[in-house]
Amino acid sequence: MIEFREVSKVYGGMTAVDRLSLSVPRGRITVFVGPSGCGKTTSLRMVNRMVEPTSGTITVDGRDATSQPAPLLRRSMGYVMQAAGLMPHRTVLDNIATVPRLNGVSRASARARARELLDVVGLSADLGGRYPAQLSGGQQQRVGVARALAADPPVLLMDEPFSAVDPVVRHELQRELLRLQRDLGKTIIFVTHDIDEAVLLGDTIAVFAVGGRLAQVASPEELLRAPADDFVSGFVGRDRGFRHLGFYDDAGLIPSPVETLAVADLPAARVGDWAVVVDEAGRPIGWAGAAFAGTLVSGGSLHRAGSTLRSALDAALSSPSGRGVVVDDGGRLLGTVGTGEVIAEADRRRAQAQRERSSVSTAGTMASEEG
Ligand SMILES: Nc1ncnc2c1ncn2[C@@H]1O[C@H](COP(=O)(O)OP(=O)(O)OP(=O)(O)O)[C@@H](O)[C@H]1O
Repeated sequence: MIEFREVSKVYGGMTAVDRLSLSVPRGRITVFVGPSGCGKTTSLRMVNRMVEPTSGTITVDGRDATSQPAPLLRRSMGYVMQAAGLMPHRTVLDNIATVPRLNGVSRASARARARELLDVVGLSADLGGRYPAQLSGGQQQRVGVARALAADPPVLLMDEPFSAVDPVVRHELQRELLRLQRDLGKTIIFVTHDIDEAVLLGDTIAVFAVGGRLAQVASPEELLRAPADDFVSGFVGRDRGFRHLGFYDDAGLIPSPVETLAVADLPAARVGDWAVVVDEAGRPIGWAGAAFAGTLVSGGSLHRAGSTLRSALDAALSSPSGRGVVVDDGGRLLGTVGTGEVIAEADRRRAQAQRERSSVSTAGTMASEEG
């Protein structure tokens, strides 16, 4: 959908973006990630010509971005920035309606569409008449997203849109964006300096290095498994091996039965080693241990069956008994898993993935030899 070809931007002798060549696929989220000052924002802004490249070309849907007037190009793409960038003297509805109004849509229909969009981004209709300063940071960001979606553009450019809100709201906004994207299928370029955000949101991740150099383009899974160089492996972080477990589901992990204890029986109970204390619905609420007669020992994180090996390992490591508690979708106890079983399953899956990759590359070699 968007193609950078040998694109550079030089400011007075300083290279902000260095011969960037990159394809941004249609209908997917491509994340630009990297440390501060490495040219992510500049690269993003060259797409809608808020910044003009010094050299190279950018095509959008096959058309050279310079072939149409910059203001028109800009209006054809949604743009969301840090701290939302809302106009303070306009109401929420009028902020959202801005681009449709510029495109000639009547005030009444632009506002009607704006009202629908409030709902799409999870805001209640009565916020429409407020001014940006009367909203929380998270609400302002949602309005920013609604405004970018108002003209239904195929492309969304998002520049650190969630970096000004606290971590809890940020996580909510990230989840919301993924939910929206499942319905909308926009072509999104998302800039962040947070590798966890990149891994969560990106279908493809482009890692930028200092000097505006593109260091690697890969899927999140590949980036954590096989960073291209020392810079990338340093940037993706030391616990990348652990985070990589987030890409394996727990299909091969069988929870073992565990002794249980009803919460009412806890005071008088004699527990052999460890037992899971459950409520009337069979949901775990903690542990009873031989060394902690009559008291409820708080449990670790719970592993929901069907989620990832990362969550299973975390449940086992954070459990006072060393056994991770596995629950079903309703939060009811299914059994437990130990760290050893999770690691063994991770090893098995890694070996399997390696075999699959090597058979794909062998098939590729054979095909090219035959060809
Ligand atoms: N208008 C400008 N004039 C001069 N230099 C600029 C201009 N805009 C950006 N730069 C420089 O270009 C380099 C890349 O900036 P850019 O904003 O693209 O980086 P970034 O990766 O988005 O950083 P951050 O994560 O801090 O936003 C920086 O060294 C910056 O100082």
